[in-house]
Amino acid sequence: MAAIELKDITKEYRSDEIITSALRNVNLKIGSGEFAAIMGASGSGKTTLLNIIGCMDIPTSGTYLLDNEDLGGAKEKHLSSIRGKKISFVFQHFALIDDYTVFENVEIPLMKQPLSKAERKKKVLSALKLAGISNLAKKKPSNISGGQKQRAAIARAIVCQAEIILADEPTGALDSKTGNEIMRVFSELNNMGKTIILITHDKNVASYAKRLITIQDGSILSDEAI
Ligand SMILES: Nc1ncnc2c1ncn2[C@@H]1O[C@H](COP(=O)(O)OP(=O)(O)OP(=O)(O)O)[C@@H](O)[C@H]1O
Repeated sequence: MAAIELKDITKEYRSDEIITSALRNVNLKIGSGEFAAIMGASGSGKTTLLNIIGCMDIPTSGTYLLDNEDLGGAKEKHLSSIRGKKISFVFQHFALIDDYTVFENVEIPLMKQPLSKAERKKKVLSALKLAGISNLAKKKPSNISGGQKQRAAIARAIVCQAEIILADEPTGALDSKTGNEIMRVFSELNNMGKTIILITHDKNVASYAKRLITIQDGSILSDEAI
């Protein structure tokens, strides 16, 4: 089943008199449990595509079906609940709150849910374990390494049991050894059944995926199993 289906999606940004076509007639299906990398030159439309898939942005035209639900015209409240439940994000610069401990950062997505403190704790500890940072729960982000920060961001992304994880340049701020460690975490999550879609400029990073989608000038240039 295609968890994600984009039909003839276009995205235009308008500012003053200038219209930028960020995506042009994109057709794409990504099934449940896939691991896809998106590559393409700067400005080719990768982030726009990921943001539309992640319900962070809406297309100018075309149809987006998520688990067969047409999201055209969906209200922000509904899109926001999808972001909490079905889809979560990992960002290049981690987006952790410095004043919170790692535990508290990972707990954030659970605060919207009707869970007891004990239930939240159980879920956070399980996510930290999966991300390989059980020992860092009490640390603040300023006292851990970049790779550990990204593991904390991954723990935060999986704590709600979202099935789809989207990552925009998740290794972009890391050295290559640490980047490889992070990619192994994504591979493990994919082996557990998570759908992973990530943007990268790095062919080595993309090689962890099982499908490579290349974008050029807002269109899909190639889409192949790797
Ligand atoms: N909010 C915006 N307003 C106007 N134009 C935008 C906006 N966001 C993106 N664009 C334009 O849309 C096009 C696609 O941008 P996008 O960020 O999706 O590309 P990208 O492939 O992710 O680039 P990079 O690799 O540099 O992050 C670019 O021409 C960009 O300048």
